[in-house]
Amino acid sequence: MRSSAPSAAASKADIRRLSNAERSAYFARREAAKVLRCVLQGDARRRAVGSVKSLVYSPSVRNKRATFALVCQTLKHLPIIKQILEDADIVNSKWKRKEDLLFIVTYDVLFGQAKQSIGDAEKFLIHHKIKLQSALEQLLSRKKANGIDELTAIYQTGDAPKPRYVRVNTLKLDIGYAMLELDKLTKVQKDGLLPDLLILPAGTDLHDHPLVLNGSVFMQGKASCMVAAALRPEPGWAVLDACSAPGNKTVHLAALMRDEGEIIACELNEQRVNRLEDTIRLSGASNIHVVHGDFLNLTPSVHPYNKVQAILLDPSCSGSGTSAERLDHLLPSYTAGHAADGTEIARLNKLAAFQKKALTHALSY
Ligand SMILES: C[S@@+](CC[C@H](N)C(=O)[O-])C[C@H]1O[C@@H](n2cnc3c(N)ncnc32)[C@H](O)[C@@H]1O
Repeated sequence: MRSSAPSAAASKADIRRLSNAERSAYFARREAAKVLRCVLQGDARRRAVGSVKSLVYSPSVRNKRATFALVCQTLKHLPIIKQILEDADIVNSKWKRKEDLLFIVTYDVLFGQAKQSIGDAEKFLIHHKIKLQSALEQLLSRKKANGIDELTAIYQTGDAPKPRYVRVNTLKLDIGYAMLELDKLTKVQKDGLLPDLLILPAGTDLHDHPLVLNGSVFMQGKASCMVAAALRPEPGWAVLDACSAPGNKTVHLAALMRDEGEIIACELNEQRVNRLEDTIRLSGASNIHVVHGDFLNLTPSVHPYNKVQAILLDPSCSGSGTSAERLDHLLPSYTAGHAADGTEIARLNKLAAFQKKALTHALSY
């Protein structure tokens, strides 16, 4: 039997009565629900709009830290949350349409901090808290789990967390100085292979750090940094970055070239051209010329392409190698059978065909 619960959206007056912390938690839950909807829809269609991180760190999300934590924790507990909601039998068709908010608030009511009864989802779930807790108790006993961590582990297929890599933008900052600054926050080590790469403990959150915000350091993984380093461009070279947005490797090239010579950064997707231009501005590089177009249509014999000495080709890929960084292991589709899915195979074949074309074109220079 489903029982009804009081249901009213929070009025402005209700929200004004909240303390600052409560208000910020209320809005973080709504921002997290929007991100979760995007992530789950993309995952269901196998067409991600962006990773959890890129969605949370978009300019429209105000309370990034709380939103990120809520999305990650909700995804981590999602199979459990779904099971509890089903067992408690409280979700009617109205709430099915707002499932994302329901998932976030259920996480916060059961395992987090949601105590206030402002907001329709909060009111609804706090009203049913006893039923939810009882469904959780029964689930723990059914799965023979000694607590929520054990239950999560039973449901999870996670990867071990990777350290946080940070590339020092040597156009703006000296490596030693970057180490001193970051050392104030946490333990910092130099990477053994790449001199401009620093290693910080897994989970270090640097998104709001001044060095990141002013482009002195870039949060860039080691594999990504290896590419420009392997090319070893010299100052003064003409280099073509064939598929360049969001531009992390482009600006790494610029740093290795000490902002001398020329980098042509080609990008097909208009929105991503904007991101590329933002990255370039942030890096302070002045030797990058952006071309909005299809790399496959650039003619090697025509100026300025006829003077290109090296090409960095990083075409669109499956993203499977960065799944842990993108937090894909938290998504429902991240299962062992994932690769066998028909849509996935078609997507991979299409990507492979493009990569072959792009490589053949690059080799024609
Ligand atoms: C893997 S991403 C590049 C990441 C980038 N190198 C970096 O490190 O920040 C591939 C990019 O290639 C772009 N792209 C795909 N097809 C393209 C084409 N035919 N010509 C130019 N760019 C293309 C995509 O829009 C995407 O932005």
